[in-house]
Amino acid sequence: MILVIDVGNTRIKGAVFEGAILLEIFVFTKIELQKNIEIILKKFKKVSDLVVSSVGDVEKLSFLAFENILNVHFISNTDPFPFQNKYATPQTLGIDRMVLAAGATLQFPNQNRLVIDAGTCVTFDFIDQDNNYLGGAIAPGLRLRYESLHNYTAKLPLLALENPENLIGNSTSDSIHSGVVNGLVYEIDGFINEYRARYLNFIIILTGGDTDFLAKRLKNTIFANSNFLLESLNQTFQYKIKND
Ligand SMILES: Nc1ncnc2c1ncn2[C@@H]1O[C@H](COP(=O)(O)OP(=O)(O)OP(=O)(O)O)[C@@H](O)[C@H]1O
Ligand SMILES: CC(C)(CO)[C@@H](O)C(=O)NCCC(=O)O
Ligand SMILES: [K+]
Repeated sequence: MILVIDVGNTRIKGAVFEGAILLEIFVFTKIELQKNIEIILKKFKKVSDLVVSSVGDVEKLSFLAFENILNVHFISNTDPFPFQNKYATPQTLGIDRMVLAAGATLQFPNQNRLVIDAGTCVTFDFIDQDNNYLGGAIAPGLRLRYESLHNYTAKLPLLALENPENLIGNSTSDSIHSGVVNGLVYEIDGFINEYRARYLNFIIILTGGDTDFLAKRLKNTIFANSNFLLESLNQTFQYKIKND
């Protein structure tokens, strides 16, 4: 049994796997990290390995503290991955994007794949049918868009995510919701259309904290799976064991 942990920029997500079966998911913050790991280990006594992928600023020591009871593994870009990395700066590529690309490559063999992770940032990652990781895009996520409108202006309020009533926002809050939500939806659909102009066929996987909110608003057909990163982390680790 293994515990995988994804340290994002906003939240930390953990999942316990027995083989390929996801048993339970946990979401917590940096401050609650060690306490939450202890709670998980108390509940799942058969956990033998802890697998961490982090793009956040959590100390490695917080995980190494469990080394006396678990095998602790940090996924890094020096691990084996099931794709050829064509990024011009592979040493700066986010480990979450590499893990997503690994999951897409292993779960959807022999086809072009586009992974969209709608989290703190919205990332696009494209892996072609010959398993070349080509790169993609990094843009601000939904919450970040609301926050930056507020933080970098004098007059705009900080709003919570809401479905825009209208395309033509007729109040300040309607205008912000339309700009943020409709803006991101058109952006994602627009990106997908541009990829389509270059690649005839590809599958699209949508994941991240805003998966469910966005999935019902996108025009294109997608696989929506908010657990895709956690599942991919499990698969990346299994791949590492087999290929190290
Ligand atoms: N409880 C919550 N706290 C923060 N964001 C949330 C919450 N519930 C849903 N969200 C949405 O999830 C998005 C953040 O996604 P997520 O939690 O996947 O980010 P993350 O933990 O920073 O991961 P990553 O860095 O991999 O993107 C925000 O845009 C927000 O709208
Ligand atoms: C883009 C984020 C913040 C998304 O979590 C992360 O993947 C990251 O820090 N990436 C480093 C830059 C890059 O991927 O090229
Ligand atoms: K992300």
